[in-house]
Amino acid sequence: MSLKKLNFITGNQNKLAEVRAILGSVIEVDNQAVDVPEIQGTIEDIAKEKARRAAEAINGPALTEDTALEFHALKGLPGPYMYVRPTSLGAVTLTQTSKSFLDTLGHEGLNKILDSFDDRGAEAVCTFAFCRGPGEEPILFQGRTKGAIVRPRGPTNFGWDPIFEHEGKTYAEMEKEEKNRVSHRYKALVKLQQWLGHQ
Ligand SMILES: O=P(O)(O)OP(=O)(O)OP(=O)(O)OC[C@H]1O[C@@H](n2cnc3c(O)ncnc32)[C@H](O)[C@@H]1O
Ligand SMILES: [Mg+2]
Repeated sequence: MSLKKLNFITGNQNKLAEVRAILGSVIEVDNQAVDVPEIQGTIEDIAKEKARRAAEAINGPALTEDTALEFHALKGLPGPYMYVRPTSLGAVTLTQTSKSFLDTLGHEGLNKILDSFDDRGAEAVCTFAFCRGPGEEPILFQGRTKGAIVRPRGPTNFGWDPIFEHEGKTYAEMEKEEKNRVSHRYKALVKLQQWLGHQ
C-alpha cells in the first residue's frame, strides 16, 4: 500500500503546525479535528486506543498523536495525564477530568512540585499512532527528548514549552526550526518517515 497523504486527527493547531513543518516536504498532512476519547493507561495503550477510535470515527486511515511529560523525580508522572480533556463519544463521557495538571497548577505550580526534589530531570515523549482503518491494529512511533523543568522562559503559546529546558534553552526560547530538529515530536516523526519509506 502506498500512502499518498496522512490524515492527522488532532484539535491542537500547534501540533499540526509542527508535524507539517517536519513532514510537509515528504507527504501531505490532512487534518480533521475530531474529538477522540483518551482512555487511561500506559502511554502506548492510550495512543493505540486513540488511533483505533479515530479510525472508527472517520471510517478510514487515521494518524493520532499523544504527548506526555515525565518528571523523573515523580517516576514518570504526570506523563500522559498532563492534559486530559473531557471527551465524549455519543452519550458516554470517558474522561471526566476537566482541567489538566498544566491548567490547574500552571508553569509555577509544576516547578514548585519539583522544588522539594534534587532531580529536575524530565522527558518529553511523543507517540504517533497510525491505524489503517476500523478493526486494524495501530502501529506506534515514539520519540523522547530529555530535559529539565525550569522557571518559565520564552513565549507562552504552546503548553509547557516555556518550562522544558533542553541543552540550555527552553523549547519556547528556541526558533521553531530549532525545536523541530531536537524535539520529541521530531524524533517520533523520523521513525514514522522511515516506515512510510517502506510502504
Ligand atoms: O487533539 P490532540 O492531538 O489530543 O491534542 P491535545 O492538545 O489534547 O494533546 P494531548 O492530548 O497530547 O495533550 C498534551 C498537552 O500537552 C501539551 N503539549 C503537547 N505537545 C507539546 C509540546 O511539544 N510542547 C509543549 N506542550 C505540549 C499541550 O498543552 C497539549 O494540550
Ligand atoms: Mg488530547
